[in-house]
Amino acid sequence: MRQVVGISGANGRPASRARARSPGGGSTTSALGGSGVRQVQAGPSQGAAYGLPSPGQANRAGGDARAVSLPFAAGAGSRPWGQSGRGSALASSSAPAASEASSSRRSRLSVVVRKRPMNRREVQSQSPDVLLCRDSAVIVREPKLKVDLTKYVEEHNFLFDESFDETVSNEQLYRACVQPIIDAVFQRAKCTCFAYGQTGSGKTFTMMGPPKRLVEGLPLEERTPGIFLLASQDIFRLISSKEYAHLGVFIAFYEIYCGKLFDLLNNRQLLHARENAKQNVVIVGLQEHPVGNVQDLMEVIEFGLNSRTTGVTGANVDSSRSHAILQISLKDLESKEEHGKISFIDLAGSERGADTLDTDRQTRMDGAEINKSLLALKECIRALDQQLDHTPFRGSKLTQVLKDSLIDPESRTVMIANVSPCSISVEHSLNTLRYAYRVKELRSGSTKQSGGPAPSPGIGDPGMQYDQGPPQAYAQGDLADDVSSDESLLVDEDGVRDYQPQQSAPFHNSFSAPSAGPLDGIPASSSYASAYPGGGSSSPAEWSGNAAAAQQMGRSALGSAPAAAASAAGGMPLPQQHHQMQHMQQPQRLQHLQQQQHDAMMRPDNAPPPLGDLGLGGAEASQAALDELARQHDRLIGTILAEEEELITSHRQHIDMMVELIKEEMVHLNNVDRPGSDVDAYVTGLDRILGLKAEYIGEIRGRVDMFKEHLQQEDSLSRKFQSLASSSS
Ligand SMILES: Nc1ncnc2c1ncn2[C@@H]1O[C@H](COP(=O)(O)OP(=O)(O)OP(=O)(O)O)[C@@H](O)[C@H]1O
Repeated sequence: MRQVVGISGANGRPASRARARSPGGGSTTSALGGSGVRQVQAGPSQGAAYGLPSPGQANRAGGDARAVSLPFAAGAGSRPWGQSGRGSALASSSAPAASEASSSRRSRLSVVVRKRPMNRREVQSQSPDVLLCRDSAVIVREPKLKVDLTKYVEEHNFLFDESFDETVSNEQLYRACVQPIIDAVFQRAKCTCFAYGQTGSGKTFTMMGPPKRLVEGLPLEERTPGIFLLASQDIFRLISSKEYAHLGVFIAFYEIYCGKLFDLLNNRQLLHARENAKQNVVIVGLQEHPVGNVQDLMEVIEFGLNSRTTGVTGANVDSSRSHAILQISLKDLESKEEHGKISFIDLAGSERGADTLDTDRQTRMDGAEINKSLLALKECIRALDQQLDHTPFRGSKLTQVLKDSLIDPESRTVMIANVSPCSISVEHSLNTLRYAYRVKELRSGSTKQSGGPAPSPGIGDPGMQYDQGPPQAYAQGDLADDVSSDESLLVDEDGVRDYQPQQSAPFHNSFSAPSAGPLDGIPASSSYASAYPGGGSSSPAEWSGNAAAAQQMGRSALGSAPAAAASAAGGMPLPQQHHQMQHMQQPQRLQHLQQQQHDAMMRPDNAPPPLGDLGLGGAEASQAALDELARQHDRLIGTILAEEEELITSHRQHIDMMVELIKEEMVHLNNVDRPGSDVDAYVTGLDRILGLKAEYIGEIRGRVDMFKEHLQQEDSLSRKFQSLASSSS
């Protein structure tokens, strides 16, 4: 079994010394428990350390001073967690941001974006920085080429709860969006903080700070702390107070790779998640270690990270193919009862969905599993936030183990989407942003308007204005609700408004794949651009003539990211939905279809829609066929993963039972050798034992045959998909 990677970011990427020395954090006010209004001042520009100007500073009114709105925390006068007056709070910097923040407050979920600085390699390659973070807005300027090789820029605009540019330190990020959830943990909440993004986008830096080799030898105060350290400092600061003297800190660290759990603090022991009678998920065998101070805690984390790295070296896989979960629990020292808990999750690299096209089965299975888990995570967040009756926790190991944290009525979740700034990574960055946006948009209290409220002049560049084009964008997850509204289907599928730089020509509205991201997103060409006027519709000719683009748009689990769409296939459109589709532009029809497929994902019993019934032809038909194959593949991978686990368990049981039978045989043999032995008893006994052996072997043989058959099916399905994908491109 191949093992996984690490948060440790042992990726050998160059990092500037100047950055490493940057203390990363200007003056920050407040400690946990503070209240009222805070402002976080930007620290020394890390971007400058990379020899780059700081766009954040250049564009932001007031130079390097920046008001950071705290996604969860209440503004003055309101209570961040709805429970007590304790809690951190920052003021929103603008009215729309305030309204967005207030929608965040209603929600238990906060989604923020963090952009890392350009690295030396990117600077040397002279590839431009294409990403701009401004308060809650993220603007991506994607360089594109027309068929006639004319260059143009396609702009994608997203609104999140907050975005942090390359000038923002770990400490500022922490104070703004993670500290409040640490605070909540002390108020008995179970919280989760996800770091998500492409390999090399800064997840490890955010969680752990710069790589060890860069900070070794530096005095402590000059090291840039990561979120783990900052959180543990706050945890131990609070726990030393009288109020929490009865609590202790316990830490567990494990990872999920290909649907299996490994204990990073116990020699990579294989763990099993089981539901107990109360339907709580228990990770059987997971070791929790008591820690007494910050240093102990960091040492235990370091140990776990090394264990991950060892796994990597030994098995030659990289960290971005696993999810790593660091769990810090507060427990009553006497009763051992859990008081609160925070789980930090370093999610698998967002680009890994594309692994599902790999020729190696194990890699395909990793990719499919990652897709599945990220899709399930999104669905669970959606179901919980919208208080739906059913939350599909069993959709993946990731959601299964996070069940108790996500389901907790006081739970709070922060998702940090890490993105690389460089044009080289633009497609991956867009996928990350789309996934994060989808998570954000799914939550209750989100407006169905594109990308939330239109930004105030304070948010946009003075030289830019938001495009008034489409009257409304629709939130993908709300399609079913909105299906009767034609208007809602006319907008950019990012669910965000595009805005037009006044000076920039030609202007291209973007038409992006539907529910993108690693699951639903598109790895190679993430958005489908067309220079259509009016901002609302694309050119059908241009669209339908480009089978490759169409394929990219919808390629799913097998094919890559858009697993959501593809893997979700199943479920015919309702009659009125079908009717609605006739009036849509081609890409919208396809996206509409994909959305339906996506929505049907959690209804695996649904039969796939017969392609003919959908009235599809040409590119659409082959896309739908690809989607259907991908959906089948996803299911098959799920079956294979479950069967593999069952087979291994059965094999162990088989050996145990055989050992018991052999012992019995020995007893019979010993008895029959004695003078005056009962030969009838011997024969009867032997007959029974042989019968049982045959039965046990038959049972395990059946499992092995079935498993082999499914592996073969997976192989041929994958080949079929690849040949169909290449013939339609
Ligand atoms: N905000 C930042 N400021 C300065 N350097 C950064 C920042 N974010 C990332 N880096 C640097 O960029 C490089 C890549 O970051 P990092 O290793 O954290 O990425 P990652 O997403 O964790 O990658 P992987 O998934 O491969 O572990 C590292 O050298 C890191 O120190």
